Amino acid sequence: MIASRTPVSLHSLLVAGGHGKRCVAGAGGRKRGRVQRRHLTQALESFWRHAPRPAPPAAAARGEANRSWQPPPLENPAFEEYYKEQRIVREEEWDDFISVLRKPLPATFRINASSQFFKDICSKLENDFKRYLESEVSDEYGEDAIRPLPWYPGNLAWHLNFSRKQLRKNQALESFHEFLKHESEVGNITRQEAVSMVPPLFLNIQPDHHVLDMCAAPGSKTFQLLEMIHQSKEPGLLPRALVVANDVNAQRCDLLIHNMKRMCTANLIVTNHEAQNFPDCRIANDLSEIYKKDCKPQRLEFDRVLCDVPCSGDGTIRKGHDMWRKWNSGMGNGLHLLQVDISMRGIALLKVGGRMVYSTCSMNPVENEAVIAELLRRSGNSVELLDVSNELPELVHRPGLSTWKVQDKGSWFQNHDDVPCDRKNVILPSMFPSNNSIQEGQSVCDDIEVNTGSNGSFSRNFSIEKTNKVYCDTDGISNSNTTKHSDSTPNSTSSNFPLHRCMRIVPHDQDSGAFFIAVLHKLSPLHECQMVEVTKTEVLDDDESLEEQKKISIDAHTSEDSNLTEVALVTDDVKNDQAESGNRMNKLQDQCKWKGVDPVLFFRDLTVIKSIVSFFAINISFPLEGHLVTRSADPNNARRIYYVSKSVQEILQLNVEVGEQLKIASLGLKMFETHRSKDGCPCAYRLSYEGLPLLLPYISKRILCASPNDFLRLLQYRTVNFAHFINARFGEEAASLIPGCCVVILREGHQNLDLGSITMDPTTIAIVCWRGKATLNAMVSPPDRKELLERITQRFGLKALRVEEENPRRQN
Ligand SMILES: C[S@@+](CC[C@H](N)C(=O)[O-])C[C@H]1O[C@@H](n2cnc3c(N)ncnc32)[C@H](O)[C@@H]1O
Repeated sequence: MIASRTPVSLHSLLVAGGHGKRCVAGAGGRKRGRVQRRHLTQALESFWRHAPRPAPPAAAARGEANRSWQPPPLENPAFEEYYKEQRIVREEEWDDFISVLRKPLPATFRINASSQFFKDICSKLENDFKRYLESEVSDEYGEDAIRPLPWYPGNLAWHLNFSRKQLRKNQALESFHEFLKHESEVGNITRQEAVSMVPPLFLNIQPDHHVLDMCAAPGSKTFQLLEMIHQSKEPGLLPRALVVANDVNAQRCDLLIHNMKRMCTANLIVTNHEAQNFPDCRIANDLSEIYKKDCKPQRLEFDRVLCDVPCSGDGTIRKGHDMWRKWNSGMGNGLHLLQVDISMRGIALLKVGGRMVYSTCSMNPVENEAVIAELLRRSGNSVELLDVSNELPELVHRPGLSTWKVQDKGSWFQNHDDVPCDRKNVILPSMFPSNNSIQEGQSVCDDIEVNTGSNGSFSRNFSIEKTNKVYCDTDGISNSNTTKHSDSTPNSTSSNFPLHRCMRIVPHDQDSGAFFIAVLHKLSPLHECQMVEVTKTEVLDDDESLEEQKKISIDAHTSEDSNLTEVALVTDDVKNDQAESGNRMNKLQDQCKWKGVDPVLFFRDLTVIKSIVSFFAINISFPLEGHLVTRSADPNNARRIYYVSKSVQEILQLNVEVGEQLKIASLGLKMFETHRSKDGCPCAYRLSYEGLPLLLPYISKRILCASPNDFLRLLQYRTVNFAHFINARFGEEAASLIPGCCVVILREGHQNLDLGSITMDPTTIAIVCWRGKATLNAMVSPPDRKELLERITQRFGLKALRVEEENPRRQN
């Protein structure tokens, strides 16, 4: 990923804070800008401020042992009163509900099915750890101490009978804990709360979908979305799909970027906007016909939108003491309007026929059902609330509430009329089940008639439910797993919308956190007056230069030689035209209008591209031109060159045309880096390990095929003299290359093949190396090296020698 600022490294974040944690992939040695250092410091402060502490500082200062400190009690009378009054669960369930909230949350994680080592990780879990834990800790944690979550497809998500804290503290779990930490660091697994894994599953992502994750940081769901779009692809092929991950908070964007580096993807753009003001990027009318003809997007709109909004977060109360202490009902009230605005913007950006998932980790109906009801009210018959309960049949959930109350400063209100005048601007009509300011089933636009009995799907369902009177059961609580019918007609304190189709996950049903999910389907475009106005312009450049940019943009597009489509290698005839067009595009881009953000520049130096293509013999079927970007101030001297998918490329071009409305924090897969060497290499760039899996199937020069033992040797010593390889022929082949970057591969059952006959398959393991004067050097980061050593020794049944045990001559 290419970031506008050097992305956050958790390593530096931790080291800067003096906590001495280990290094993280890709962290090494880069200088950080002032802004980023500030972000890191703030992120670090915030991390430690919110992390549970061993003892209060005063006690620690007095030198008292932790033992003398008692954690604060897990109780909050206001919390209990609130949720009892809301009848969040039945009266007879209350004790179960509250006692589970006081228990630590079981740890859970997900396996990345798009990872190269997916099968190895599954086998390690099933064959090693599951058995080991069954025999070692079953007394403490039960027979099935680790097991797949039954509702997650493909057994990819796992539940542990112990919490993260127990995992850290229990000696018997140490090796398992190390495994989880390491595999998570290299991106093979993601440690994520079980309920937080649910929303992406309801998006029903397809390989060609454009997906918007509106409030994405720190990115556990973004990672899941990326896994979904990459899962079914062969090595070397990119999906048509694209994920735009957005977050308003720049520090959290940095964390998101850091976390996404674990996923090799060229199909992600990270943006930094207020989600409620996320830009439209609509192409001007006079250009739209040309765009349509070229099948290019004319507006930034999405097939799927994930709206995992900021919320009070009381569904995560099992994670620590802090939420018990700080919870109050004002937290949810204060977020309601922002949640409505963000989700309305999400609907506006959704294509007709598309799906949006709204979710929170809060139990509060003001942040949940009230938001969905308001969204349905405002969007009239353009949107329907889907019943998706049959899509994950094993997930235990309850229907949404149809009735709730609003609390303000200790007083309860059933409708907005009762709210004192001086609080009416804080406690809004939309927070109530029945918003009297707008009749339900009627749009906010007076000129739109929503006939609830007419032919639209929403209307049809709605009218059926009216006839059947499906609202809530007689004691006013929404039904649990099965929907009960009642003869009671809705009153002014219950909603007429089919809110039972929303899904509530409560902790005592399946030993999890709490979550709320609603799935919406867009049936028709919103009327203009239904759209949330993008009121604020976050941009920050003068209008004149914007106008100028637009003008150049239009010129560039209409000009005959502005062919911006990609070609793999260009002939000399078209080269000049393209260079000219590229210059214009770069001119358009060369000063980003977003303050403090580097522009995204297409890398179009054909001399460099040609030299890379010929050095590695990159096949013409792998398009480079138009897919390479950089953020270096001088694109002709770029240190790193990143690769973007066709879908990302199209959005970048659209963004340039519309005057860079998107504030892009990061994008692309690092593919080439400059390498200063005195070895006389004719190519100024070397391959990057991150981009290698994508490019490898298209390279036909500078590949060496190693035996498992030589591959292991190279990884262990990193620098190996040609004469010291076990297979002398391999050493000779390495020596016969001219100095410079090369690739060493290892494949099951295909050792020692001639160079000419190399074909790639999914079992191929490859690393980037440098052929020096007399040695071959492996260019792999420490975590990736550790990962490869483990996978190779496991796959090939080899024993990795500890360097100090073997006591070799220095290998160079
Ligand atoms: C619940 S968290 C998102 C968690 C994330 N989806 C995940 O799975 O890792 C909410 C995020 O919304 C961001 N946020 C808050 N207000 C926002 C706004 N107006 N626009 C966009 N993001 C916002 C916060 O910075 C926070 O990162």
